[in-house]
Amino acid sequence: MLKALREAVLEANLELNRRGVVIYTWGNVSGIDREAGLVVIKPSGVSYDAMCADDMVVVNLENEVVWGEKKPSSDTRTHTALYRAFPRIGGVVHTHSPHAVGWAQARMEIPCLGTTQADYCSGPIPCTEPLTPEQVERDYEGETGVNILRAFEGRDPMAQPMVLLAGHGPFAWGKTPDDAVHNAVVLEKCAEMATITRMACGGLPPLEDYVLDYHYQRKHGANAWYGQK
Ligand SMILES: O=C(CO)[C@@H](O)[C@@H](O)COP(=O)(O)O
Repeated sequence: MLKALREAVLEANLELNRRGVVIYTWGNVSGIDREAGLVVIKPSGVSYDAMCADDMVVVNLENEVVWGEKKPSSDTRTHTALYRAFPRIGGVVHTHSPHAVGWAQARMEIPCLGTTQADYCSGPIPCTEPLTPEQVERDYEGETGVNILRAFEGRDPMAQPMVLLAGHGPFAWGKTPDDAVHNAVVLEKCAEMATITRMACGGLPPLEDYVLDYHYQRKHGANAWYGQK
């Protein structure tokens, strides 16, 4: 079932490892077949170097396993919450990349300090509110998705395709699993650059709005021209 998507999701998971944003069994990538309403996700607790396409797990948007021998990622319910809420995304990634985790543990959004972030985000990289004891008691994985969606009320998820889970780590998404991995790697780089900026000047001087807008629009706007467009 969904062999091509399972192979694409496997490759995207292996790319996380190749890019150094996960180690051991940390992190996970999924992809969705919108027509079938099915999500392919990494199996839980399986080392990347032991993973194959037949290990991928297929779930529906109600988190029921419909294909696969293994248990799906422990973050499955967060992935499916994002697919249900953000209809234009085709891939979701979660990592424990160190600089992004550092900002998530600080419970701080990453302001847009430079053009590198502006090329990918139309503003800051948001951080969610911490989970409450009631939320953890009620449904940890489900409520994690609730807090991400709360952080995106009034925001365009395609214009800021990444978020920090307070006290935990980053999630990123995109049009495909590969696109989501790209955004997760960029998020880690932006977190690293913001950390260096803060060390260099002791502050977080925001990029000028007009420069931010120029950079974001030239890649993502209605008249985008960046690259070979
Ligand atoms: O942080 C978490 C769990 O929330 C994950 O990144 C990590 O433990 C990987 O879990 P899975 O192997 O995908 O179940």
